[in-house]
Amino acid sequence: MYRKHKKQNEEDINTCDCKYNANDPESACVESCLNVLTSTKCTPGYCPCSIYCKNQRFHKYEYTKLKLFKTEGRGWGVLADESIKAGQFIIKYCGEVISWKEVKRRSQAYENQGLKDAFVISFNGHESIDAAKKGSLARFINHSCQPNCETRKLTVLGEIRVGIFSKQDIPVGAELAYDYNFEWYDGAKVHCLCSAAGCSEFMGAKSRGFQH
Ligand SMILES: C[S@@+](CC[C@H](N)C(=O)[O-])C[C@H]1O[C@@H](n2cnc3c(N)ncnc32)[C@H](O)[C@@H]1O
Repeated sequence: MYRKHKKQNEEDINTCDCKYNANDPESACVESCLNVLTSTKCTPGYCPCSIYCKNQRFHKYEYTKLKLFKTEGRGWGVLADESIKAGQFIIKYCGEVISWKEVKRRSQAYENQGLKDAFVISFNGHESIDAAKKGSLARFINHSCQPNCETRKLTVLGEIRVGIFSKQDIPVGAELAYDYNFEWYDGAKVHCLCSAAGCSEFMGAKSRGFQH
């Protein structure tokens, strides 16, 4: 069972004080925006930059172009299908929001079903996102011990969400990867095949609840 979106109260909406400059349309809600600085997405209809706001890509599903490909030994993986700038929002990690209790129950059920891939990402002390059955392309992004991407928590319409962001400039055709450490439930059982220098051998070996 997963929960529905909470309805955001109007008084809880954080409005920035950016001003849209018609001579520089690319500057609407970028680095200096109060909401960007506090990892909060501007709420449609409440941003002073209205349709020009650059801080609403998350809930408008404006994702970076990506491509699925078959890796050797790591199942499916995801490639950049356009060049990506450092710090760019790439894609939302979508799935079912479930409690830790449910994570434990499902992990056992998935193991019994022989499902070895881990799709559960933890985003606060008591809830996680399970993308095993449904989700965006983000669910196919593999782990690397020397990643070019990272997960970031954001406040979107009053709720915590998880997005994948680039850590560096990424050229077209490069595989996207982030470090599963601290995020994945039960990942320590899987040998890492990321082939990065200094690879830690197991995925998520340091994560909460993991045991060697
Ligand atoms: C979120 S899924 C990623 C998509 C997955 N490759 C697929 O085909 O569905 C996570 C799973 O991918 C595999 N995987 C991801 N990164 C890996 C790595 N560095 N080494 C080995 N397997 C990896 C593991 O089976 C892991 O449980």
